[in-house]
Amino acid sequence: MTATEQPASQLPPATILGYPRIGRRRELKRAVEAFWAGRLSEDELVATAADLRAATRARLVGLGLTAEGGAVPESFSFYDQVLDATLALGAIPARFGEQTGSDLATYFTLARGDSEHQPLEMTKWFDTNYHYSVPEIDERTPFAARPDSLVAQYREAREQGIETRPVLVGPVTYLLLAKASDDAGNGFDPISRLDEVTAVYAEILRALAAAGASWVQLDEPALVSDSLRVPRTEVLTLVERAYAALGGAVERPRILLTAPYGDSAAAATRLAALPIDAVHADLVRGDLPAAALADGSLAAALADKQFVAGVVDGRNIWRTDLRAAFETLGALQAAGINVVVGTSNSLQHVPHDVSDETKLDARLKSWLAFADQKVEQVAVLAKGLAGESIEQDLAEVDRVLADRDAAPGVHVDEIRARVAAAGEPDRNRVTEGERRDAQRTLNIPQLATTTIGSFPQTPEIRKARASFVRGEIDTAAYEGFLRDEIASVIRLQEEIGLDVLVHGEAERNDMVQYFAELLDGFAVTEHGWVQSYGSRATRPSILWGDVSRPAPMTVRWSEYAQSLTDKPVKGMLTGPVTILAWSFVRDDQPLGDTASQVALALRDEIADLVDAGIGIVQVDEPALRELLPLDRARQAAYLDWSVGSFRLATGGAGAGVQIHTHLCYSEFGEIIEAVDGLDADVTSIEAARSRMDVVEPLGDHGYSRGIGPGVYDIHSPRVPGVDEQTELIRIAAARIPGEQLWVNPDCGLKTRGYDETVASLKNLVTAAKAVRAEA
Ligand code: MET
Ligand SMILES: [Zn+2]
Repeated sequence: MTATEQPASQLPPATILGYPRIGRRRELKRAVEAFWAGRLSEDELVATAADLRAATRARLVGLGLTAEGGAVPESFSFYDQVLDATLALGAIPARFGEQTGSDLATYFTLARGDSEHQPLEMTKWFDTNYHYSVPEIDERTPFAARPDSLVAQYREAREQGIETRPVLVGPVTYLLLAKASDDAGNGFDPISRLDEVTAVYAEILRALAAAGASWVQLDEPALVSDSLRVPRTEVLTLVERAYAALGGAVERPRILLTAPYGDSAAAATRLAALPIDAVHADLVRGDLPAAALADGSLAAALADKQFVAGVVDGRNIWRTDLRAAFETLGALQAAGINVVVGTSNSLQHVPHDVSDETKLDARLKSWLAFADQKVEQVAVLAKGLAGESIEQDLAEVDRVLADRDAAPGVHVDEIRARVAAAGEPDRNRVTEGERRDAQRTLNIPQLATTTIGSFPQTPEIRKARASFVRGEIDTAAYEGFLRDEIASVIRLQEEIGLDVLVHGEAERNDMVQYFAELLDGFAVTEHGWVQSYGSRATRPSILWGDVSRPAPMTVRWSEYAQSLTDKPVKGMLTGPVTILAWSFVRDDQPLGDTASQVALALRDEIADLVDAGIGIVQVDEPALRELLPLDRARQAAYLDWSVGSFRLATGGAGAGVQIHTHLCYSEFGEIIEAVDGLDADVTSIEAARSRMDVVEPLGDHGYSRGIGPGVYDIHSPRVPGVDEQTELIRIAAARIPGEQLWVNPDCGLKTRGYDETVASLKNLVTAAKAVRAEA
């Protein structure tokens, strides 16, 4: 059956779960930031957004999605999709009081706060580097359907001649990602309000149906996660309860339920039985249950439904192996399943269009697929399923993949031989006790004070870097500037009285990209921006080949900094897991193999730092927790390779070299074993906002290494006073012996200004001295 022969109510044969919202040239970022700065009126912002949405829809149709029947998702957001749901549910936390401005003004007040209100907290969305605004719910949070903007966007599309599919975070995921507000009673869990929230979703669906929408998409990634407050089996029960109610609603569009970001195999048969119209599964990260597929029971359960097969990877930028995907799809179709071709998840996590890249090596470029190319791939596969010949497309991808596999730099024998030869001894340093003894010569005091690495990235630093990149100043001038910057940061830290100094990281545009630009095997893009949160986007590097280090990367900066002071200066590196987490990584070999290559490059860097007289090296792994698989069954293997790669990077350091690591998040209890496994001599972590919550699990665990729970929250310009920091240090000192306890901020200072940084660090040093004196 081809697209035109499908009954009108069927979802067309190709779709995607969502598309980047930021615009090919980050138009939305520019408009939104101009609006915040008062340079653009609300009407102008609204008009820019409408233009962007119209361009997106037209483009998606141009790339092969059907204009009718809800194939095009309506997945725009001004800031964040979870915040959109908060507004659609009318769930404004009471602490924001009566909001009298426009809906858009309220929206941004929740997102960003104002002079009287802290913004909603932001946290990572599943295992991605995207951050959402955390809903705050209590017993009294009002819920009332506010479908206006969903309806308006649907209508706007219709006027354009395109029948889109409104997209909303589903009720179960919404409540499981929410936190109890400060007003909530003890033990309150937002999920306890599921039935009320579901009723409001039903009203939203009614409004969409009344506007004529034939489909709606409800995203329930909670179905794939073992990292939520409730076990996965219970998530499924909650989903069944909510969708029994939604499915039973009389006036509603057809419902597509999605389960992106992981494996929903265990839930598949029960999801298939829900009284809804289409179910999605992520077939890149997950599977379908083999037995139920083989014995026909899955197909039977899906009999009255469409199944959106997420075979095109929405998390990565490589061209899909179309032949393999086509085989998967064909098998599903042969099993009697009504298949729609889709993506594993929303394409919001990939950049817009490969053809915007003018500087990438042409051969590398031919291996890549950004969002637009992925839409084309989905459309081609759908044609194939409908019986058209796509052999040419399949052959073309075969050729590209073979070319990639054989290209110089993709497999480098020496690098592979070195990884293969790295054994357990290379991952093990001498015992903790021996190291402690050897490191006494560093003369580190009790409650030693230090920072996490970066100092403020001032407008002058950014300007100098931009001038250098544009070729307006030469290397000598730029490097002279950086040396002056380092000298002033060292002087400042001596004045403040910190014990272990840093060089300040002025030379780094970004803690991953800096290394990506200096290592072989990486490429950087011009326009490969991906939304990180709100108006912020990052441009991940592409790790395409075997990784090696052609030359030292940080040594001269650290060496210069150390030459200016008698105090120890920490060398500063980004760890293998974080380098992988914040890049687009090759998908043709296990992540662990790639991590080992990065680790060996870092290992050489550490050796060179030590040769240059650096006695302390910090290897940052802030993404260690982020990459932890959502699926518990896959966590052990992850921890094995991630911890192993850190140990391979640091395992060559002699006993007298003090290895630090830094992880910035506070839900630390769940991976404490892994942190212990890193075998770093000192670990700094974020703790100020949670008021040292982490200290207790550490105490219980009998943690014996150095630990620096942050006493200064660097996420806002507020200067924490001496008393406040003293209090936090005391809480830590009550559980952790003085020689183990370090005193430091939560994270790097690059986003802060100098005034607040100096004041805060002076208070930190005063506070540490005060608690030292109490001992
Ligand atoms: C996100 S963790 C940042 C660590 C880095 N060394 C810095 O200080 O900025
Ligand atoms: Zn950090």
